[in-house]
Amino acid sequence: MSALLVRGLSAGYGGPPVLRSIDLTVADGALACLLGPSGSGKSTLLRCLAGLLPTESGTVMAGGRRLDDLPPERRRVGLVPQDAALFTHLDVERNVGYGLNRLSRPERRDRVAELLELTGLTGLQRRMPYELSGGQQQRVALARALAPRPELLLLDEPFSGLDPQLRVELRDQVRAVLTELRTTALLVSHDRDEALSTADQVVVMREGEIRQAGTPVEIYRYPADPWTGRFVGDAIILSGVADDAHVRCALGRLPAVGDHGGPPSGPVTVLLRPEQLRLRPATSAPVSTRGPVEVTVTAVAYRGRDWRIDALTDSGESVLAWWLDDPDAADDPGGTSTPTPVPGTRLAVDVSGPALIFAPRSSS
Ligand SMILES: Nc1ncnc2c1ncn2[C@@H]1O[C@H](COP(=O)(O)OP(=O)(O)OP(=O)(O)O)[C@@H](O)[C@H]1O
Repeated sequence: MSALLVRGLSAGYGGPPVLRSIDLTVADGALACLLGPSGSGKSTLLRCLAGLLPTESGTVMAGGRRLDDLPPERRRVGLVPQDAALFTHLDVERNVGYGLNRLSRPERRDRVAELLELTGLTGLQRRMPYELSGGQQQRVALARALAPRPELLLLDEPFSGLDPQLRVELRDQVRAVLTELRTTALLVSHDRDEALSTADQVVVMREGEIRQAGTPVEIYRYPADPWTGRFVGDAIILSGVADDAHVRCALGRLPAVGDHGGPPSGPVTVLLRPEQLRLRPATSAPVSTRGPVEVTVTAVAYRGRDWRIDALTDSGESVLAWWLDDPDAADDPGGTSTPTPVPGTRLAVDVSGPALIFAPRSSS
């Protein structure tokens, strides 16, 4: 059974619809991540699902029940907002137990204790919100939203105000809690790495529409169009000419995979990921009799584990690659190690794996 089924949902704020005919299916117990630029309609979609904004058309089903004609309190949808929004006059225990007034007092106490343990908050029940760190406040908000056993949990950028390390820790904790409870959840994020590493399903939104939904691997490896490809990861976009399952472009003749079935022939847009490019000094022995394609480095940026190398092909197109950091190269300038490239260096490029090609009509 699908836990969340949205069909033809349109909604807005009185003007032209902000969401246009949204179709979305999230499997029972799965975590889907809504990823999209600012203003693409992610929060608006959450508001519709929570019942805080009426839908103009379409249906929403969760756990086999139709939600769109129910008031928010009868939907069994939990919401964790960006700023936790705890009740400032209630302590942790009362915040978490807020939606449990149908339970007897002992039942409520047990349920709150269970949630506090699950979210790592045991011992903090008497603290007031102002006595908690940002991460603890978010965990209280999560516990409060989960306490009434929602059919669907909505998380609206709950980690955005936290420092990077805490963000990763809390994200992993939330993921573990959701897996343990088998709660279907929709998480809004701006962060593509967070979406790819956390979600079972990534849903890419743009201008009120869903551009693509799929597993993180599908979305990254086979984006529906060049725009989505660039949005979910670093990408090299080139022009090319496709023929016979190959494409000829500024990086040579490459095996190609087309969008939607068979590869197109003729002029195409080519998408490669930077990790498909292997760079080496241009003076190395050529790999083919015609010699390798060469590029000229335009900028380098240190990223810790590697260097980001921006370069231009001889036809003037931009490419991007990673150069693994070699500490010996820094300690031993002029030695046997390959020095890290600097702007102006000529490098030879080998490409591994297929290029993705898109017909010119594909959204850029
Ligand atoms: N209360 C409102 N009244 C009128 N228009 C609104 C309202 N809230 C949002 N909008 C508009 O709806 C569109 C989608 O906004 P929404 O907040 O859903 O985007 P988002 O993808 O969540 O953005 P962000 O990532 O910046 O939070 C935007 O054009 C925004 O200006």
